[in-house]
Amino acid sequence: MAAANEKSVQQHLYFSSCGEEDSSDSSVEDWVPRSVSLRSPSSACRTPRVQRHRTRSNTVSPAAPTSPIPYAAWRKLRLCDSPSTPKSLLSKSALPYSSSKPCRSQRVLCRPALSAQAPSVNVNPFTPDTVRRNSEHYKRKNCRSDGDDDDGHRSKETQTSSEDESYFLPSKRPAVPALMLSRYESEFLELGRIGVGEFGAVYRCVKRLDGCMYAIKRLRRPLAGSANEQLALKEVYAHAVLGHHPHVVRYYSAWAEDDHMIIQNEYCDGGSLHDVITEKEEQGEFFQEPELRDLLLQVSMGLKYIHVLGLVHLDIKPSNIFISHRPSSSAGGAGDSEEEDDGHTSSGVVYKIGDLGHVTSISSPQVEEGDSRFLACEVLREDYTHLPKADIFALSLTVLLAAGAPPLPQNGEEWHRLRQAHLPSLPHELTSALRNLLQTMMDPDPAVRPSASALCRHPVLRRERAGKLAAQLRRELNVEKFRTAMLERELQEARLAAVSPQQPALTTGCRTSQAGSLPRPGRRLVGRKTTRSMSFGCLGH
Ligand SMILES: Nc1ncnc2c1ncn2[C@@H]1O[C@H](COP(=O)(O)OP(=O)(O)OP(=O)(O)O)[C@@H](O)[C@H]1O
Ligand SMILES: [Mg+2]
Repeated sequence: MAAANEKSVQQHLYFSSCGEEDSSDSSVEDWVPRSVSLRSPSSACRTPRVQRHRTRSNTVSPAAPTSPIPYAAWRKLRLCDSPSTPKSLLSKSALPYSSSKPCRSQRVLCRPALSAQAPSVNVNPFTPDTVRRNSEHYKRKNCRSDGDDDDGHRSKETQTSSEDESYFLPSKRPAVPALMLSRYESEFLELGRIGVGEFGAVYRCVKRLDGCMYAIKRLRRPLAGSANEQLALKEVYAHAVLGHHPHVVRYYSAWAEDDHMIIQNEYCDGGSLHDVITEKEEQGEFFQEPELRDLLLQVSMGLKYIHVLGLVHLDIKPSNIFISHRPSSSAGGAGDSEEEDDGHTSSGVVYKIGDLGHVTSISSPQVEEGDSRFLACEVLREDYTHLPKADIFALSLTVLLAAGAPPLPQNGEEWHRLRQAHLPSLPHELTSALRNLLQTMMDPDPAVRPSASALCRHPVLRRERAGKLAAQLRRELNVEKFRTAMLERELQEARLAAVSPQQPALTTGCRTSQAGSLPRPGRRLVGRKTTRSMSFGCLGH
């Protein structure tokens, strides 16, 4: 019986290799290279000289570009951590809130169609969404029990509490069945394809063990012995070296499977900037100037981090900038200077640089041109003396697209005009300050373009953020001042009470007020007969 079950699970889990799960995926899951490549519309572009993206395999030396990790070591390369559990996953889990005690199988998430066969997925109780969901549930429950004395209702609450607890209880079943499956299949549950690139596809997956969502990039081309192996490795090398930054897509793990490369990255729930621009365009909307400044600042921070580590991205464009609507779990420790942030933005949108397939080192570049629409002229001329400024050039065009610029040319006269820093026409005029900044970022002389570091400090971009920061600090200062004043007042009361313990008003006051707590409104505890003199007025107000 057990053997039969195991067999059925195995049979199901081999579906992916057989291309049976999703017919729309079969073209991507067919790991044999195809003459007609599958690409997103945004990436369907040729450089003025060659087809873009990893086609110039011969020019790439087998030497590791950013970190000398041998092939064997790369197979073992694995850095695990847990981001957050997405709400969508939880809502899809369809865990029933029945009044009956949930059975054990209800404590784990399964895609309904797979639940009978596939290995289960755990729910991570510590991720923000799960905690929020549970606390909301508890709040609702408390509200109901506060205002409703109905016995029947109460008995229902008692029953559901066991369900609530079950969310926090670890599942007693084995986290991952010990089946000899491919790592991808045994460790991840594939929820859907979220993107198709030139060399592979990206899938939204939940890791069965930690219950968190990841973006898994599967590169189609065979690796062993091929020149493309080095190109694929380039992305892994870059990710591994770049570590954690709130504005760079986080890397967790990479491994080889069936002669193919799989990269496990942070899942960005807002998709790509390209998706958002397209959606807005369809509704006749564009990014407003504050949003553009925010975008420019955030991506500049990511670029600064990459550049400081001696690397360049070389494929900055909207489809390689991802959006997260939750703060990065890797935010801590990233800010090393006053202009860095922690990934928590006032807009609630965090932009992250992804797709590191073109990353190379500044000092010994092995340049593989990115998308020609975003390519700086000097890179086309093979002048690599100011490589980081090529990223700055591409970033300016990226922001202009978000501002509503028409699609960029791949070559021709208009292509050259842009490289002469002629800005494209925009549906809404930008302020001259931002306009000038974007123009400088496109200067034909790369040396004139601001560095990512300079952009992070630029007053045009910092102004708004500095204003918000000042307001926030002022608010916090007010609270602290108020709290200090309250403590001083209570200290004063305590002193007075010690001096004349017989005074009933003061002793009562001391007994009833706790340190740091607020007095009853309208009641003065000290100096009731004197004119009020204490002021909590704050600077700036
Ligand atoms: N971490 C992620 N979170 C969310 N979506 C992602 C993530 N990574 C990739 N995607 C989606 O998959 C698409 C392709 O990913 P990526 O750019 O990494 O692959 P690629 O093969 O280099 O593609 P291209 O050739 O178009 O640059 C993205 O445009 C995006 O829509
Ligand atoms: Mg890409």
